[in-house]
Amino acid sequence: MTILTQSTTWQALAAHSQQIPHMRELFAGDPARFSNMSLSTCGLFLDYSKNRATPETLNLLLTLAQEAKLDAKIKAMFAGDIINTTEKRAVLHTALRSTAEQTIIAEGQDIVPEVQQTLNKMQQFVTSVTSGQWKGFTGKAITDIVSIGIGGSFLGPKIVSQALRPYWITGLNCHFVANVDGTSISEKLKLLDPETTLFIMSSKSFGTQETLTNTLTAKAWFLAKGGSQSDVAKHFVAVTSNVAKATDFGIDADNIFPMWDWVGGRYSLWSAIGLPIALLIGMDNFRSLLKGAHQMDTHFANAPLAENMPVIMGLFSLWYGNFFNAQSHVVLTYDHYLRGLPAYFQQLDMESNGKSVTLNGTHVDYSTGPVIWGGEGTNGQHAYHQLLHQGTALIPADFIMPLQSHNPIGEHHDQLASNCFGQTQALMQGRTLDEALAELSKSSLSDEEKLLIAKHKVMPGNKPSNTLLMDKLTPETLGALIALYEHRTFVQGAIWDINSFDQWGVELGKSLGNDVLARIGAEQDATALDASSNGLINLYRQGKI
Ligand SMILES: O=P(O)(O)OC[C@H]1O[C@](O)(CO)[C@@H](O)[C@@H]1O
Repeated sequence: MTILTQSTTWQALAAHSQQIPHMRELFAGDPARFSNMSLSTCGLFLDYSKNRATPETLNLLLTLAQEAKLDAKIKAMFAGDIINTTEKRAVLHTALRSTAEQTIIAEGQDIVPEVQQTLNKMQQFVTSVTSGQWKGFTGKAITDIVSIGIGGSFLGPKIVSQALRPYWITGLNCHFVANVDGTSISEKLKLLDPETTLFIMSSKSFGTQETLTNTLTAKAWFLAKGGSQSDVAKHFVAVTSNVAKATDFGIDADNIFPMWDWVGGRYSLWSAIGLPIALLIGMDNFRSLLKGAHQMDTHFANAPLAENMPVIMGLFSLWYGNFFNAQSHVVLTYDHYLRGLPAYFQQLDMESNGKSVTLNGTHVDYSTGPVIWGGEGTNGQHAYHQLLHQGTALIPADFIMPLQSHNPIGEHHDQLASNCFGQTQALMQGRTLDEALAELSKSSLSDEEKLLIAKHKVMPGNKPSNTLLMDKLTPETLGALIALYEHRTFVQGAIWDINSFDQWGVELGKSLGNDVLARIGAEQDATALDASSNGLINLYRQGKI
């Protein structure tokens, strides 16, 4: 057994998990439950009262956090300690949204001036492109941006741009290419004019196959459509920590925006990786996004654990995963602009906490990161919510909704809100057999049939959910919301004693993919692998089955 599962607090939580009354009873017994179990900070309001929890639950979970030295671990992250131990790196995405007055040391150097310089470089670039001062090779202004990157160098910019659609003030269009599937870039290029298109190649390592291949394809297209080698500088910029590789590739040194080892890919939208966002919403709005995230950082670093929003959310997620065998967690956004957030949180959490050894290499004997999934309300209500309500798996849910819509038409938003709140209510209270029978009392069915149908209508309820509200979706509230989930992920990783900041699993996939590519191209023996891999490669080489 690990130290964590041996601890008396862990054992107490396990025993306590069996003794919690149904949430219906908890609400009936405490009229102040909503005010006692809600929290407001950084423009966000969290209602966590619809959780399987009593005051004792929270006390025990907070004790677990204290025993895991969560406080000290939070301080270590903000201080730039090497907490990504397997890659020997500090974890300082929080420095990207710090104020210019702060001093943050990484590897002996204050990194704030460099962060500010990069923001200023972004500002100049955004002004130059959006004002039309930046010209393409035929003297025309840029109209379209194509962001090429994958993973953390893609999803953040894409989802945040989508979420902040009401703030697109610059008149530019932006397209995202991530997948190495040639269809993806081909379909984009069909829409574009090389004279007015600017490519942003985003790759921290500048070594990611998909991004390199897509950029080469874009460059070949540009050259084939009339651009010359010397025009490339007017149409290609890069964001990377590998300046040497980018210049070797042909990107003009002036057009390279820096990245740093102390920023993980999935935490990088706040850096120059966020350039596509800034080009769409303008630099003032981009700075507001950073400001919202900084406010959440300040809250996370300073609020007592019991009043700390990321801590509360992280503890409840752990509660269900470790003590109720919940294998997944659903994120339901009741706002069309936020429809991409579940995918973003999926990448954030699953790449961070999909680990099975502790920092010292011991195999864990408890579940770590759950499967994160979700979608947009109300669409999911007519599909997978059925399983949330009556399936056999326990799936804790986060409901996220702005109180005010950017598109307040008629009764739409009232209906959206009533669906959101109605779902959390239904999950919590369920429907008893007596209630189902009462609903059927006036039907013409026989008593036997009524009983049978009623059994199918029973919903156990007691299904946990958090509800997160904000006044309106703005760059600032979105920044706070994303930072909230970053820190929630951190909280769980800290208690599980895992490294939330490496990703060796995906690295293996990358290197084996390269190896297979060499075998497909017959540069290496294609019969040396396992029978299945050999067979698949051979079929691929034949081009038919
Ligand atoms: O920015 P890069 O170096 O191209 O990497 C892209 C992505 O690949 C990963 O390393 C894993 O696939 C992510 O963590 C990262 O965001």
